[in-house]
Amino acid sequence: MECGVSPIIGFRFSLYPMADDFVKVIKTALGETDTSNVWMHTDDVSTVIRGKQIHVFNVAKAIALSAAKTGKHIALSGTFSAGCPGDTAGDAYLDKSDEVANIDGTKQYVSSQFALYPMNNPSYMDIIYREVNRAKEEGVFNDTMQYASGIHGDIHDVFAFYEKAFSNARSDNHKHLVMTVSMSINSPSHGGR
Ligand SMILES: Cc1ncc(C[n+]2csc(CCO)c2C)c(N)n1
Repeated sequence: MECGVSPIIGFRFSLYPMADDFVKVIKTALGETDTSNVWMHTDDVSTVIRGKQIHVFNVAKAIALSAAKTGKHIALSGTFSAGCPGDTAGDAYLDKSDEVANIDGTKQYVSSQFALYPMNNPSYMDIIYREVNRAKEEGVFNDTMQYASGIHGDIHDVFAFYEKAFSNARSDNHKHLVMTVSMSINSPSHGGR
């Protein structure tokens, strides 16, 4: 398939639970989340989920929340990609309805950093500034830094921001987008939040 034709998006990520029972935390988070709306594959380094944007973000958040609910300090690092499917294995999942499968609304503080890479888009800096300004308006902006921007708050607000940023930074002319996120949850550095 040609780059940019499929509406499929993907998220490749790794969970790093700072706990002796990290295998259990990872396996439980991946196992107890309803992943029926996405194509998923786990290997020794990471997991990839692919499908409609609404489901990819829903599943990503649910896996993070599941791991977070152990109370252990969790790091999550991953890359959202769109516009270059590469293979067609996930395309069957594009027929799914827009009803999300995971609806746990448990509150959970998350501190994170993200970077947007609107591929082949000459206005990429405008797009990045627009999303960073939106983070400030929405109250999830945490910090300015080299190579990324800090986003924090309740996990539901943080993921809602990321999903919107991912939509806003793409257009019909520039479908190929990469967004990296790195999250820290239940860290002692968060000062009890
Ligand atoms: C989301 C996610 N997927 C895969 C791995 C890689 N990994 C590390 S330990 C482990 C369990 C034992 O096989 C796995 C699959 C990860 N860290 N996070």
